[in-house]
Amino acid sequence: MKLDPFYLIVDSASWIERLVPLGVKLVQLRIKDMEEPAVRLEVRAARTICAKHDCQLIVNDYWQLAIEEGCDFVHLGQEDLATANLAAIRRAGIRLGLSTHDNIELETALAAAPDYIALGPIYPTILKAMKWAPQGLDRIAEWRTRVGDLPLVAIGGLNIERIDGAFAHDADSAAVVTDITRNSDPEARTREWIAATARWR
Ligand SMILES: Cc1ncc(COP(=O)(O)OP(=O)(O)O)c(N)n1
Ligand SMILES: Cc1ncsc1CCOP(=O)(O)O
Ligand SMILES: [Mg+2]
Repeated sequence: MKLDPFYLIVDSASWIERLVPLGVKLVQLRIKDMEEPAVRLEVRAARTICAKHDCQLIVNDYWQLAIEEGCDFVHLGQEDLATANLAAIRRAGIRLGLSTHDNIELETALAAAPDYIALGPIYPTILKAMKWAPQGLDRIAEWRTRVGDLPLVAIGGLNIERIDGAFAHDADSAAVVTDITRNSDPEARTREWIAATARWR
């Protein structure tokens, strides 16, 4: 499986409606602090937009909802993984991405046979408080030797200026939140990301 090198992460279907039509091919819906019925509506809306624009949708955290709504990709962290029913996810034919932040988490993740591994935070992030120090670029190369051909996603503090470093250290895809959603012109920044990742596509 090949992931698009530009992995956009947003927290609403309205962001997806704004940015996916610009040519985004891989997007994660990462919703926090919302009641499940409302999340379900967001997932449905996101699915419709992504289907129309041939964009791969990844649902963060809400694996049961992803099964019920017929989504085909979920992303889980290690805490999510501890409570998720992996067999049910697999039975539903859903692909799985997993977060890793250290060696033990990588071993746990690999044992779950995911469809990709994410490593973060590569650089400091302002999105959420994290107990891990920034991993740095060399850690991406180290992860590459550990994951083999499994797609590897770099995440955390990435911006246009930093993505070539991530790819040069063998990431397959660069995930981003704030460099786009907190930009003064998110649409223009999205176009810049699409162009800047073109040679890795
Ligand atoms: C691509 C990608 N990588 C890492 C994460 C983080 O997942 P998790 O550790 O479960 O934390 P939350 O995002 O759920 O707060 C991610 N969502 N996507
Ligand atoms: C959810 C998550 N997991 C590791 S870093 C991160 C945040 C990424 O956001 P940003 O691209 O704004 O640093
Ligand atoms: Mg999670």
